[in-house]
Amino acid sequence: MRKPDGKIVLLGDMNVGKTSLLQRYMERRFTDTVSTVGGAFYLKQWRSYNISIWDTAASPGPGSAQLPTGRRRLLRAGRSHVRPAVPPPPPPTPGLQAATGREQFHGLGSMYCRGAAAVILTYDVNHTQSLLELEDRFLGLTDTARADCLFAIVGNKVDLSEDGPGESRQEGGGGPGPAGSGCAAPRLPRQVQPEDAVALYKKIIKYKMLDEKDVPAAEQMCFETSAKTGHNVDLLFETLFDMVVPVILRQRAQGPPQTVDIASYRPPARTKSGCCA
Ligand SMILES: Nc1nc2c(ncn2[C@@H]2O[C@H](COP(=O)(O)OP(=O)(O)OP(=O)(O)O)[C@@H](O)[C@H]2O)c(=O)[nH]1
Ligand SMILES: [Mg+2]
Repeated sequence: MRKPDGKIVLLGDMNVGKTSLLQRYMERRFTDTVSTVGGAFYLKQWRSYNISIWDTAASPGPGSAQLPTGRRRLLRAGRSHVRPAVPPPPPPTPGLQAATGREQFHGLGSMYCRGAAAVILTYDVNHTQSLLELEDRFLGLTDTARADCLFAIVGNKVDLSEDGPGESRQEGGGGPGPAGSGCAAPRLPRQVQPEDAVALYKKIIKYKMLDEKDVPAAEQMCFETSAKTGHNVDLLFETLFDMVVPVILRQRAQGPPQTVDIASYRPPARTKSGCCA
């Protein structure tokens, strides 16, 4: 299998719809999901480039969205609903194995972000805490991403908001599963406004010590989506793919990363005198 040319990682609190967004885009459907365990990725060919898109698990934070009982039960049973496109990432280091579940997630989260060209920070527009968690718990995980990593802030589940867009046939409807069951969920007063996402984007630029004029404008990088209806899902992923291509080209121009690939590392042969050959 060809090595991916670039990596995009989805991060965000439990239940915000990371898996559903990815499934909507890659499989063109919305079905019931169970909470992700570990992580898995899809490979997307975009023009002549292979882009891996990583779905990650979020351990429940102090203010995490309440999980429906069924999802919690499945989580305890340790099932993962996303079939990994390729084997899962390397196991955590022994140090991480000894860590608590939450610490382990943080280790894994930053491992998934290593070398990422873009990170999709996902929240639920009907749940303020999920936006706050992005800054408090998830932003730090992106320290291992590329220095020129792009950030998209994505407010999902707009179909549940009172002021959200309606379902349109053009966007694919719900397909099989809960969205196609015909009974619309009651609409909720939205808790997060688009300006809140823009404010977070600006904070991220500061946190990364970047200059606003060197990065895409907030309005370009903040999206409101519905994995259920498909609203803005293609726009989100395809805008990012187009933006990631120049990052891939820059990466190629810089040459291979200056890190040791432990799997293929061979110690240098020694001469009789004990010096390296
Ligand atoms: N109405 C509505 N429900 C959604 C949407 N996206 C996801 N859901 C539902 O929200 C729940 C959580 O979705 P997931 O995609 O599993 O969320 P996740 O962020 O991957 O959750 P974890 O894997 O636990 O971190 C599921 O019941 C989905 O059917 C959406 O856009 N609209
Ligand atoms: Mg998931």
